[in-house]
Amino acid sequence: MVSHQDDLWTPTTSAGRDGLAAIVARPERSVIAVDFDGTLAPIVADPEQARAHPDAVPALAALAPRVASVAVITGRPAGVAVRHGGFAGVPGLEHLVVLGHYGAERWDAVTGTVRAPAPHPGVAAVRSELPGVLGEFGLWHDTYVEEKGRAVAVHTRRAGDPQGAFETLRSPLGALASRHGLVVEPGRMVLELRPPGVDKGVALTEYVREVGAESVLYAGDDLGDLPAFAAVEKLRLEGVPGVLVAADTVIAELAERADLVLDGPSGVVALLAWLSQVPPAV
Ligand SMILES: O=P(O)(O)OC[C@H]1O[C@H](O[C@H]2O[C@H](CO)[C@@H](O)[C@H](O)[C@H]2O)[C@H](O)[C@@H](O)[C@@H]1O
Repeated sequence: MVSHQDDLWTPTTSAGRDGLAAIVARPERSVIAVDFDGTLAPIVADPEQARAHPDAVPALAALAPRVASVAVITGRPAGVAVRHGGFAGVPGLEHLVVLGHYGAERWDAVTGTVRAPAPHPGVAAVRSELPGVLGEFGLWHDTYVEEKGRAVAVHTRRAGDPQGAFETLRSPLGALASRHGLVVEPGRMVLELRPPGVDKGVALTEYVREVGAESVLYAGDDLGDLPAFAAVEKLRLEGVPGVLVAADTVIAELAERADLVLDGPSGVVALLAWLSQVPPAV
């Protein structure tokens, strides 16, 4: 794991070193994309209390003018990420893009508005059946249901046995989701019932193409970030160098596939701050 005290960030893979070299050589052609919860914002028990690390906005604001684009790609509704991140009205972040709901929603700092598709009808149906399903397993009081508008998330972090509750609910919530045309997105002690058809990999690939970027860095910490990792791996094969950053080691598959493994949001923020200052030709 790389300590955020380090002043030189060396990916452990040659693909990652190539990616970082490309970003450092021509930052103005790079997309820097980061997840929110667990990557920019420390994980907390109550999702409503999650906030960006205090150094996150200054680091992003210093970096954004140097690169083609900075984007936040999150499972949160875009507006919630903007609020919890404190991203609106920040000098330096005038062109920030937040892709919410795994890319289904988009907030642009330039307009200050969220673009979103019509809600999926399955979400309302799932919402009304959810108390019954959670009650059936004796987990209505032990879980926290996060109302996300276009999705519903069942959190087990505050249950007596968080992992046990997660495992117990995974299959029944999968069945409930599929009865109504939704899918279950598993995450860190959360099972989210959401519309299919978009993921962070699709969102990142489309955004890199839209910007015409020649290199990309993606940082994430959760299962929902795996499609974005796969997207960077595919972009590399197409000649777009990239760096994969795991914010921590909690999700083993993410850490194993990463070029850099950090020590949580403080490490991610330190990397972003370093990128905003590193001279070309390192
Ligand atoms: O894509 P992300 O930005 O990582 O969002 C994924 C989910 O993150 C949130 O849940 C996680 O963070 C919570 C606050 O720290 C924590 O309590 C929970 O256990 C984590 O799973 C968020 O609440 C979900 O809506 C997001 O889908």
